[in-house]
Amino acid sequence: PLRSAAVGPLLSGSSGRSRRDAAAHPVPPRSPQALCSQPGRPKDYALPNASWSRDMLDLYDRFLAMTKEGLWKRIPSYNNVLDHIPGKALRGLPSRDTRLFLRSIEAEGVGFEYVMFLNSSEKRVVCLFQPGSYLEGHPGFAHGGSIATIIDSTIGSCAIFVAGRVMTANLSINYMSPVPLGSVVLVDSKVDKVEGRKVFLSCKVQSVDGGTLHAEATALFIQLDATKSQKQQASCQ
Ligand SMILES: CCCCCCCC(=O)SCCNC(=O)CCNC(=O)[C@H](O)C(C)(C)COP(=O)(O)OP(=O)(O)OC[C@H]1O[C@@H](n2cnc3c(N)ncnc32)[C@H](O)[C@@H]1OP(=O)(O)O
Repeated sequence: PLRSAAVGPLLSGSSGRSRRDAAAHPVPPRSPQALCSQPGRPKDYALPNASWSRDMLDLYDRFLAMTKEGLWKRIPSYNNVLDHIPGKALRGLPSRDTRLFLRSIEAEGVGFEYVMFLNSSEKRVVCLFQPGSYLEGHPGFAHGGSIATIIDSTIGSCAIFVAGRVMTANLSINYMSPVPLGSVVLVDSKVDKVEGRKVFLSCKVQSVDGGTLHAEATALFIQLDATKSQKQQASCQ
């Protein structure tokens, strides 16, 4: 089971989804370009779409209900990293025609379908992840690199929450059980300790029913040194 009692109940119980539930989450417009082309209004991808499975929608509903209690907050998700990270963390960086890796596949359902929720008091981020068919590694299962990517991003969001501008210095993953394409897993990350610029985190990837531990990870993120990071930016331009 996951670490928090607040999430525990999510892993049991029926995932039955009624037509009424489906109506509560109308599928967003199919023309992301139309939304993206409006200045100041990027498309938020962390919202239900027609590719989300019953398990994904059911879990989303349950987390959304917890946001109303104030413990959890849904993290919006855009296709450009500059829109992704709130606040001042990336302010001043030049805008480029780049895309966040996880949002680089435009078609719904074939790449990374995910939504993250932040629990700020627990310094914890949980990601509901449904890997699509273009993420295949071993036939029928998600590529280990795609699992690493979703872990890095979930754990990274947690690190950004506590330390602002950070980069992954170390990510160590044990893969225990393959993740079937199209299934839904919970990527549950938390901050273990902060020592100066170093943020240590850990993460578990579990099936929705909590019965399968797919992967475990630990990570070290380093808060960027302002003087050094200016040099890094310059060298990237
Ligand atoms: C949705 C959005 C989420 C996105 C999340 C995605 C995150 C990413 O993928 S980032 C991309 C992958 N990461 C990278 O490319 C990083 C490459 N590495 C670097 O740029 C640098 O090594 C960097 C920035 C991590 C650290 O460099 P720098 O700021 O110079 O730190 P430095 O002064 O050397 O070290 C600081 C401390 O950390 C320790 N440290 C640094 N790296 C490591 C490491 N790999 N392992 C253990 N300790 C380390 C140092 O020993 C030092 O410790 P102490 O203060 O006790 O002496």
